[in-house]
Amino acid sequence: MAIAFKSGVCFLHSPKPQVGICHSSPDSSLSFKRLAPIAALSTSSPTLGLADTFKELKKQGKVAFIPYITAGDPDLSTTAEALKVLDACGSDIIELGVPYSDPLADGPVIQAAATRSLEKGTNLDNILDMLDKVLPELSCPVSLFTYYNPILKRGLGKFMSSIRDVGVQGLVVPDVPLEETEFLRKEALNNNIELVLLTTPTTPTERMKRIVDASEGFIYLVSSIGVTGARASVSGKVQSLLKDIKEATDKPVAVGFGISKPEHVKQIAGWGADGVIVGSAMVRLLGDAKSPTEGLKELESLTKSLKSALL
Ligand SMILES: O=P(O)(O)OC[C@@H](O)[C@@H](O)c1c[nH]c2ccccc12
Repeated sequence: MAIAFKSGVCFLHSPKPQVGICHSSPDSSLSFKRLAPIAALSTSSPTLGLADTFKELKKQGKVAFIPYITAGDPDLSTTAEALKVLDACGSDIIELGVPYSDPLADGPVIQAAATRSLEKGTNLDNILDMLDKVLPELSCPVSLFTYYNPILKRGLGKFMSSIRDVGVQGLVVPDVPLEETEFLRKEALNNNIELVLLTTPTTPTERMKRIVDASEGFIYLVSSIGVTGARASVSGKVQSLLKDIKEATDKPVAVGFGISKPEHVKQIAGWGADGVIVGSAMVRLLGDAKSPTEGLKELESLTKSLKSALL
């Protein structure tokens, strides 16, 4: 494992830090950061893609930690810092949400974050401007998360090329019907974007198999019916849903919805998930904090506690 030093910050050329402290705040540089794996440096993007990230982790017998945050809440400069904190604290993939006025699949926490962000003037253009600056500093891939309407408004091809140009690797669109993913999937493949599809506890088996076949990067297994939001416990149904999906594919499966505690993370990893996605619990910290610095510190400690449940 080569060690390179740059401006006093220790970089580890390894897919994941062996042991690291992820102190960070807007007014100080990261005390620990990892660079992308050497293998990834040969690709057009400085980081591995989604599927390759899962492959690396599988080789190490590890489960991916995947946080979600809403871009622009409380503001875009804090989002930029949050991405660095999440990366430095060992996130394996980051889901970044584009705020939308009618987030039908979201619970109150993410809905409120989207409203605050839109009121601050956040839009796809200033999100991409921010990502253009920040993504080269990250060692984990970022997957954009948006509802279908903003994509249609911009045009599928233009949308895909503009997110690819800034280094986004993946895309999750929760409200695109499977029947319409064909066009989206084609444009995504043309732009080397991995389009992640979602399956739910109520998805019929045949439909689940079609979703699984069409999904790139990983499969998003929604753990429970209803909207996003931290739950007291994880549904035991996830275990059998994971088993069914894994009988249908060897693609990685990440579980999201309701996960907010280390015991949730451990349980899902123990059931054989390849990744765990945590959103509302993260978004709440940034939205409720008295200041961006406080929010980032809270984000750091929650990320470390959830990530350590996977080690
Ligand atoms: O917030 P939760 O319960 O931790 O769920 C993950 C989630 O936030 C993220 O993946 C997500 C945000 N908005 C969504 C809409 C649909 C499906 C998933 C999502």
